[in-house]
Amino acid sequence: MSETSAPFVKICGLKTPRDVAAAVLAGADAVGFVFAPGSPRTVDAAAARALAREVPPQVLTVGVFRGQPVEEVRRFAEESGVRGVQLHGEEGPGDFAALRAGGWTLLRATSRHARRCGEYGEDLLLIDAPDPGSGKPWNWGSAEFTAPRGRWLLAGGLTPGTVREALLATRAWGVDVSSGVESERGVKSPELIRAFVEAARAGDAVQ
Ligand SMILES: O=C(O)c1ccccc1NCC(=O)[C@H](O)[C@H](O)COP(=O)(O)O
Repeated sequence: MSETSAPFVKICGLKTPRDVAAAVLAGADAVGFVFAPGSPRTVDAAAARALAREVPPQVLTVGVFRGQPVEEVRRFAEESGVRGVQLHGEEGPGDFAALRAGGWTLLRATSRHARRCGEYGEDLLLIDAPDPGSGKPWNWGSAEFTAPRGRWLLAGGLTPGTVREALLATRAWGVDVSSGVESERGVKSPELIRAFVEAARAGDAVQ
């Protein structure tokens, strides 16, 4: 994982070798493969395994889950060989503790208020829109939003045009995007991926 002061950037919902090449070339810190069923981005473990082989070791590969039993999460993560697990459900600290033994970097995604990263035993906290992967932004700019402490990623409707402003406004440690780097729903655009990473890093550190 990046230890630089530049914002951490995760590109989510990759499905093809072309998507992976674009994210790696753009300088992403992490890439996500969606294992949650019912998404236009869902891949199976074998497909993710083939894609993950194309990812250099400095880039974190993450399996994305929503409301799936811990045993299923473990099986997908083991079969695909991803190094990170991102949970979008109602999992509690016990679930994170159960997955800890697998050695994965654990990401907790929530749209609720969170005080700090690590409360549930996660390594990274993701503050997202209530409908993850929908591309709908939420009100991160409002006075009611209090940023958590520690390593947290902002997600939800970010685009190359909004990511820098969002980073400056929230002081997030990093960002995560899916819809905002697609030419149509479920289809990644190498140009938008490059533009997003460039915009996030323009001027580098925000903290
Ligand atoms: O991408 C999906 O369809 C998805 C389905 C179920 C759980 C999570 C999902 N995606 C997670 C992400 O892509 C990101 O973590 C984040 O929500 C950004 O989404 P977007 O608003 O599309 O940029």
